[in-house]
Amino acid sequence: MEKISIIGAGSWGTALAILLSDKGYEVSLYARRKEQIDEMKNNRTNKNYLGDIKIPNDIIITDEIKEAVESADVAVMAVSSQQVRNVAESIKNYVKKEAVIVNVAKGLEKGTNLRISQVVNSVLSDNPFVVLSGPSHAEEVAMKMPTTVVAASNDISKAEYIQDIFSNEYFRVYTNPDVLGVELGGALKNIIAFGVGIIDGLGYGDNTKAAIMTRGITEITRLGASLGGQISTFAGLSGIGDLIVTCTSSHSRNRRAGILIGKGYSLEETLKEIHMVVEGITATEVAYNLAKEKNVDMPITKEIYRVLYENKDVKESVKSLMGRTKKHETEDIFNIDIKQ
Ligand SMILES: NC(=O)C1=CN([C@@H]2O[C@H](COP(=O)(O)OP(=O)(O)OC[C@H]3O[C@@H](n4cnc5c(N)ncnc54)[C@H](OP(=O)(O)O)[C@@H]3O)[C@@H](O)[C@H]2O)C=CC1
Ligand SMILES: O=C(CO)COP(=O)(O)O
Repeated sequence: MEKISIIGAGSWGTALAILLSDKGYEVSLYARRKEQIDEMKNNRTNKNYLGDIKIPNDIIITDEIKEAVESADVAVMAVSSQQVRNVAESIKNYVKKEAVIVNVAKGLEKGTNLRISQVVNSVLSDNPFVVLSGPSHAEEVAMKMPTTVVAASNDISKAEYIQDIFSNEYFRVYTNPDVLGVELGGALKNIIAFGVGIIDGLGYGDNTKAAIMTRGITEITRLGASLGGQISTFAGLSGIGDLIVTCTSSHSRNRRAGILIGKGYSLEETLKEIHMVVEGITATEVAYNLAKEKNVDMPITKEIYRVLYENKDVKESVKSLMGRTKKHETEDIFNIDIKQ
């Protein structure tokens, strides 16, 4: 049986550790703070991140990174996107070269505009890489609710290996060779969920939310395809699937953060209130830069960027979106098809 190391004991890392331990794998869960380690060891819960969910006694909880990864066959990166490089650096001297690195973070690296596979590859270039993404709130996976995700890798045999390891009766894993498409879908849907939250916070209704979601997946697909992703991937679990769950769920930190911004909270107040990672905020900045670089139109992302980074009033942003030049609904996607 494989040994699996989960680095990052937030909500997702903990939920995945429980799933894998239930399947009989030897799982070690790495957390960096002593206070959190003590709580997890003494109470077998991770209160701040996963409430009363019980952590099985078999899971090894540690703050020793060497101990956590040195014998691992699979190392799961379960930290925020901005921390993946740090984690990769910290395991570089201990992790086996053949260990499969599984990234579950959904974001893009600020400053470099890199996808997480590129970040990991720049540090751990010998290790096989798989991204695991899709509509999967930790709270529901921890309650064993039926969930579907996708494992993507340039080496499809590694995606299938991860599919076998993670699949169980309530967690169904598909495979996909389109790493870029899967990564971008997971990162960019957070921006749209944040936007839907703003709409909720402003008190607008279901029509407006449907508009943001539908035009949101259009602009995600437009950028993704221009960077080399497959259009079909954006119609799949890691694209529209994750967009639906994140835009409609009360679990979503991105949507909840948007609600607060829509209600007039400052960004600082919002982040304090959520106290967990809100990936859409950095993703907005990176997507804005990538869209500019690629000359791709992303009106919703652009308006959210203005709200977050240029203090634009949210109502003015809605006005700007509604007042754009009249268009044909499908012209963008067709343009991409023609260009390809
Ligand atoms: N929650 C979910 O439902 C899902 C989340 N994801 C993605 O997974 C990633 C992680 O999310 P999630 O678990 O929810 O985030 P949380 O905010 O719940 O937890 C993040 C965890 O990462 C830890 N961490 C941060 N930096 C480091 C580091 N350098 N070394 C070790 N641990 C570190 C934090 O530790 P500390 O407490 O010490 O700050 C915290 O425990 C995100 O990219 C998210 O988008 C994907 C699918 C589902
Ligand atoms: O990616 C997620 C569910 O698939 C989690 O979304 P949030 O980070 O918005 O909570």
